[in-house]
Amino acid sequence: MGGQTIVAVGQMCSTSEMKHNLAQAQVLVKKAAAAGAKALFLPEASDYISHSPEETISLVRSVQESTYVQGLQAEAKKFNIAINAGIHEPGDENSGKIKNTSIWISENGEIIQRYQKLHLFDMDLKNGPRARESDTFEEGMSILPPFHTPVGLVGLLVCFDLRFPEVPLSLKRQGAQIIAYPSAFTVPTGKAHWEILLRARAIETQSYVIAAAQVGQHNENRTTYGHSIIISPWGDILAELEGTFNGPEIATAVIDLSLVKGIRKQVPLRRRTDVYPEL
Ligand SMILES: O=C(O)CNC(=O)[C@H](CS)NC(=O)CCC(=O)C(=O)O
Repeated sequence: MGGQTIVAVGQMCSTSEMKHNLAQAQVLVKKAAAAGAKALFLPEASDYISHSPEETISLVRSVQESTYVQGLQAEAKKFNIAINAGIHEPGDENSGKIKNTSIWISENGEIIQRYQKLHLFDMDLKNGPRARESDTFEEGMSILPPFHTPVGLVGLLVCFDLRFPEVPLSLKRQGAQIIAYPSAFTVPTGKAHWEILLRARAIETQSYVIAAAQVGQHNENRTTYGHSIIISPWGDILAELEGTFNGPEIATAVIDLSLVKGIRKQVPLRRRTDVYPEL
């Protein structure tokens, strides 16, 4: 714990072929380990991005039965690297829906944390893409408290969650030093909002923000923005990937937890909870 460590964000283009997606993730793990990273962050829905809601539901497996998740666990253990990944999980009984989950796999290959996306992405953009995530997914009901990892205290969120500052502020209050947003952003909303929102989340929480993203054309009706990014607690962009897919790629940055401490000390953000409620 503590000191300086290297982290990697991995960018990939998942399809409905889970085997193909695991192969991409394996390339990313190898690259991250070679770069000396202690943790690799993979995008939302890294296990698969399908053609339709029906296919998304039909492909879902429990983590015990997912060959993708099993494969990631084996890689984590083999390369002694922690992995955060966005995946799909079966929903609660009778919900008829599935979960949009972010898991933390320890460097021993064990799934030690699981977070279910709180905010679902429903959008109907004029002349743009439409999304009805809530038709297929059930929403999470709780904030996962930050937990210790070899790179610091991590808080897990997912993609569209990044539009809601309340949650990372709560995670910061609970001690988080790093906030992870595995994502699969649309191109138009990515162009308009991706970088500015993520930098704002880093600046206002005085935490590292790590957002691994899906990129490129997944199928005939799905393209994502890419631009996986690592941002410092001061808001600097430490590493960023492209918006086009040329094979699985990583970007790395040094996490220096003394910087988190230093910035919080130099610029104390004392909230006026006497005037407005603590969220
Ligand atoms: O569908 C899956 O299998 C995985 N889930 C996603 O890709 C989700 C829901 S469609 N994407 C987002 O939340 C993008 C948010 C976004 O683009 C924004 O906030 O502007």
